[in-house]
Amino acid sequence: LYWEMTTGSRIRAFAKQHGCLPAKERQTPFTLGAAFWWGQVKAIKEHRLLPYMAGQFKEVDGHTRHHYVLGTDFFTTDDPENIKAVLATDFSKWSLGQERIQEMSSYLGYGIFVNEGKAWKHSREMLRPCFERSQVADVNMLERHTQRLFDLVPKDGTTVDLQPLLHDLSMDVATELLFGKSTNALSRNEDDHEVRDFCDAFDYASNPFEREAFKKWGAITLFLPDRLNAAKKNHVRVMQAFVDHIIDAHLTQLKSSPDEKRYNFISALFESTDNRTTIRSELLNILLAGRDTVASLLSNIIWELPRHAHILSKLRSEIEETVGDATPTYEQLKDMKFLRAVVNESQRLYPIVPVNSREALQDTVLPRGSGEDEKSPVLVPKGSYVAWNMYSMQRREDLFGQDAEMFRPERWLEPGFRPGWAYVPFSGGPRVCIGQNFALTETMYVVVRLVQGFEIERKDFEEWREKFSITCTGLGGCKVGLTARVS
Ligand code: HEM
Repeated sequence: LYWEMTTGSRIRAFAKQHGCLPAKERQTPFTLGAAFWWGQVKAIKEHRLLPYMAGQFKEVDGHTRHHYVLGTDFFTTDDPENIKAVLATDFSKWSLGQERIQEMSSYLGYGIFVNEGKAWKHSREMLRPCFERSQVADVNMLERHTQRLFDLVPKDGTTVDLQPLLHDLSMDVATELLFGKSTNALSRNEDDHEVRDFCDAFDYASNPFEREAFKKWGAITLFLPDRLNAAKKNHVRVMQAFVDHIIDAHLTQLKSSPDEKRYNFISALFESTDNRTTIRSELLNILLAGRDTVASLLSNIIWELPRHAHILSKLRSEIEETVGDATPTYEQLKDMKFLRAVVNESQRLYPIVPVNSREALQDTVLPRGSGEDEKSPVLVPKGSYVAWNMYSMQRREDLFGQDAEMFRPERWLEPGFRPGWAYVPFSGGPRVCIGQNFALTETMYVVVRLVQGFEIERKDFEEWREKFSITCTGLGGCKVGLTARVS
């Protein structure tokens, strides 16, 4: 009765006012959505969460589905109109969500990925100059790190898994861009365990599904409060110590060269605060973005290329025509349409952030998804969650054609092909990825240099399966054989 008087009548009136009908659902009564929850956990263990979630839309023959999970209304959608509403047109009505904020702040502290409102705007303003054209277009820096990677790979066609090397590469590049000093993980200094320890600690803290406890005891471990997880605390300490060293090194360097001109995020942070915890948290937040994203994208692209000889050969021709054997400039990278199509197609099929979510700050609606034809709005009561699924949306046949499951970069060059909000690998709206241009430049640069320098041979015959950490990459790594080309 209390719920009815305080909430029920309010929600019904709101739904009526906006013409909302019930969204599609299929739930076993009296289970509080336990089947949905357990189904997801099982699929995570088997590395097939993404196809499992896509299957959930097919189950109700729709693109927006209502779930009631452990007492909370939860909506999933792969409808571009709904994604646009949450990310852009109705931006102010949505929060990152208390769950995300609590979970991520437990190991990152408060920074751009966790902050909202004024604090978020401030973080974004400080970061923006790092991604100005003059910084992003510095291909000399990319060349240096790419050559270090090439120094480490066998060049006689024997199998190499490029995935871990690509992770080191993107860490080295991101730290140089953001902090002015690279971690140089690719220099393979055996005495320097710091970067490796940091990455291991980061993976542990950010991914409960890869922890021993989860593998041994299962989903119950996900409910344990953080204060009982001493291992997590230790890993967070390792992460913090790593960033503290970066800050100290920066301060020391500043003393020796106070006139350093290049914009540096750490300097900008010191100008706005002298609170060491705030600075450390901001750095940890940005490392989250810079570390694995580009590596995962590169790994997916290079894994796919040798599976399609004609695509590799087209790409090679474009590179030869545009740059020959020389190092590409920023402008030349932008001009290579087929290269961009290859990158887009990889992100379409294997999005690095395949699912994302927000919490409603007030009673609101998703513009589409209720009623039999799904054309009416969906009521989303305050405090409910909406999760949108890029993996599923970007494989929809009605949006991308009957060959939507195929890797076919040519689709991006067809006249009139403009997916709009149906393709949002870098998100959209005010919180769109701030590193997008940089990420694409780095990715395209490394692909060009690899194709110029090597014949690439396929070395594994497995299907692509997901491996989740905070981003998503291929479970099987990126096993290829590289043979040096004679120019
Ligand atoms: C292929 C590479 C990348 C992909 C696919 C990607 C994707 C995304 C996505 C989907 C978001 C939105 C997250 C959300 O709203 O919940 C995001 C945000 C962000 N990305 Fe990226 N990202 C990539 C690379 C990078 C890089 C290299 C950097 C920086 C070095 C970066 C910095 C950021 C930051 C700071 C945000 C937060 C923006 C905000 O909330 O205002 N990203 N990225």
